[in-house]
Amino acid sequence: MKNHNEIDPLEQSQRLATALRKAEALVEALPWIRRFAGTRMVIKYGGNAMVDDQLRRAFAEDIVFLHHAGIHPVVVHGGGPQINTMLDRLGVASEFRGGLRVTTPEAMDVVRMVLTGQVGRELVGLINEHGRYAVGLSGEDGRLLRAARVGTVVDGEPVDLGLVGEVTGVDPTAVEDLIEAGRIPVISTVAPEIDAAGKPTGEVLNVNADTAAAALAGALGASKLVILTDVEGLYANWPDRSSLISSLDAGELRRMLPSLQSGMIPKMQACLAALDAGVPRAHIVDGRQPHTMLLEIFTSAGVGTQVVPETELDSEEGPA
Ligand SMILES: Nc1ncnc2c1ncn2[C@@H]1O[C@H](COP(=O)(O)OP(=O)(O)O)[C@@H](O)[C@H]1O
Ligand SMILES: CC(=O)N[C@@H](CCC(=O)OP(=O)(O)O)C(=O)O
Repeated sequence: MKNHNEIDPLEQSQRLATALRKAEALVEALPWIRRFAGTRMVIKYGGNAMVDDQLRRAFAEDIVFLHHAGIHPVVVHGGGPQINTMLDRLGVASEFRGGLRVTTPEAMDVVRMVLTGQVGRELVGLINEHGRYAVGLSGEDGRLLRAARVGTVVDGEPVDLGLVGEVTGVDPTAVEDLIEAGRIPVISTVAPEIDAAGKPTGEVLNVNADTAAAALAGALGASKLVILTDVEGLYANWPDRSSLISSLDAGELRRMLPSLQSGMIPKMQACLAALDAGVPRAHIVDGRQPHTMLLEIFTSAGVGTQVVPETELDSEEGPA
């Protein structure tokens, strides 16, 4: 038997204060849990946020937490740095233009192998340490994603990106079947190329994971798109650390887009695409800190950047 009185009074009061803060956090989460229970949330996990084992485990815990809070999480993962490592090991050259990887047929084999066969498998394994929840699938499974080739424009010049696609259609049936069965889908973003006549060309395309997550969030009628990345959120004047934005609307973000650099471009375009597709909220949170996803979803102040539809920013948001 342990008696509270045997503990030093100072230590006891510190313990009580900590316990009270924990209770406050639980109570603060309640209205948000009530609001989002039964909805689907697309959580995009970026490769740069998977930097160590402890973080990946915390991510898996958070996903299982959402599931037990009655929310239906759908994980869409990236793996850019992991692809880079494998390309280096295999001596295959690759470069990014406008935030997207120029993807040769040789690089595409590596992208598919790493995303679906390595990063996806690992996340499925970590989530399933908690129970039989996660099932992995790629955009090729159950005709989940269709894609068409895209190029980009850098400094006014058109750039051919090779086997890079953007999502032109989503059939969410396979994901909905898994949700219905109480599972957590974990999705890698390679997608079959479908031509203008609607026929598969036989090629698979490399789709930026932010872009694919946005398309999935729209097709699933998600209540949120949450993007975990390697920065605290969106900065108004990057890299000025005092300019972190907690909330902005789609119009403000659209005006900021031309000033953004590197990986932030597809990320913020993805937030806008999700909102345009009817998703009420898109969030950018720092995946390098454990449990930021839960703080963003279940607290009023949040910790990252929230994007809301135009005209909504002025209205005080509550969880009702
Ligand atoms: N305005 C901005 N606010 C925050 N980060 C920015 C901004 N502009 C550029 N960045 C850069 O974008 C990076 C995030 O994109 P990226 O590295 O591609 O992430 P991920 O691998 O998660 O997709 C940040 O680490 C930062 O270096
Ligand atoms: C076309 C394109 O750039 N595809 C990305 C797909 C992976 C991804 O998006 O990973 P992160 O979320 O970790 O950045 C790539 O090849 O790196």
